[in-house]
Amino acid sequence: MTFDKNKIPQATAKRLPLYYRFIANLHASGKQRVSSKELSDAVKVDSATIRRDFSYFGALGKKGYGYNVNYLLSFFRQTLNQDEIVKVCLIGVGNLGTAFLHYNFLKNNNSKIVMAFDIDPAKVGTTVGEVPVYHLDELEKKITGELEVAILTVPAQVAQPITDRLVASGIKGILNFTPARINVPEKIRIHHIDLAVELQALIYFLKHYPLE
Ligand SMILES: NC(=O)c1ccc[n+]([C@@H]2O[C@H](COP(=O)([O-])OP(=O)(O)OC[C@H]3O[C@@H](n4cnc5c(N)ncnc54)[C@H](O)[C@@H]3O)[C@@H](O)[C@H]2O)c1
Repeated sequence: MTFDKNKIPQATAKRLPLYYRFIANLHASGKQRVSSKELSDAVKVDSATIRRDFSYFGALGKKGYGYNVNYLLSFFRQTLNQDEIVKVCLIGVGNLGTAFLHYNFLKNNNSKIVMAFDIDPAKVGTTVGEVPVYHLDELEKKITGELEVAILTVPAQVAQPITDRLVASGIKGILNFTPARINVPEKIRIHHIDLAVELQALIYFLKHYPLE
């Protein structure tokens, strides 16, 4: 199973977890093969895109046969490091942060929030959804080499200084839910998830590109 990770386009790479979830369910239900049409209906990606995506990782479906579920599953496991749990920390145990701690990405996923930080005395020292909440003052002490990913759910105005501290502590990737546009050094990957922007985009598309 050889492929060049660098050759997979980012748009394809982003769809991998989606494919993985569906293939893992198929495997669990004992299915041996799947067609691009079935995949397409389940994950809502058109079958031409699926065929192109799969061609990047050498999974060439045969006409009338489809794709081998076992092959795909082991490919996705390996590529997404599903056998290794990635530890994540979360900063800001408010409305959004609390919801994430309860959810904790465990179902069909390879990541787990292992610690959280806040400054509210009512929250520090508690556990939320089994995750311990520490004071932000302890950030540098608690974040050790094996923690490389952080989720940011603090008020926008404190996002930048907290990010600077996360970067200085060795965090390599940040999922930013605050509306703040944060600056990070080039070697740090930051993904912004702005729900207000997503909602506006959806409404815009509904209005200007109706599906029927
Ligand atoms: N709630 C939502 O549905 C929602 C949706 C989209 C985006 N957001 C964004 O996510 C962020 C959090 O939203 P929320 O609704 O959970 O807010 P919230 O006020 O409920 O929670 C913020 C938490 O951050 C903590 N905090 C404040 N300053 C801190 C600091 N310096 N260090 C560590 N913790 C600190 C607070 O004590 C609180 O627990 C905001 O930036 C908000 O704009 C929220």
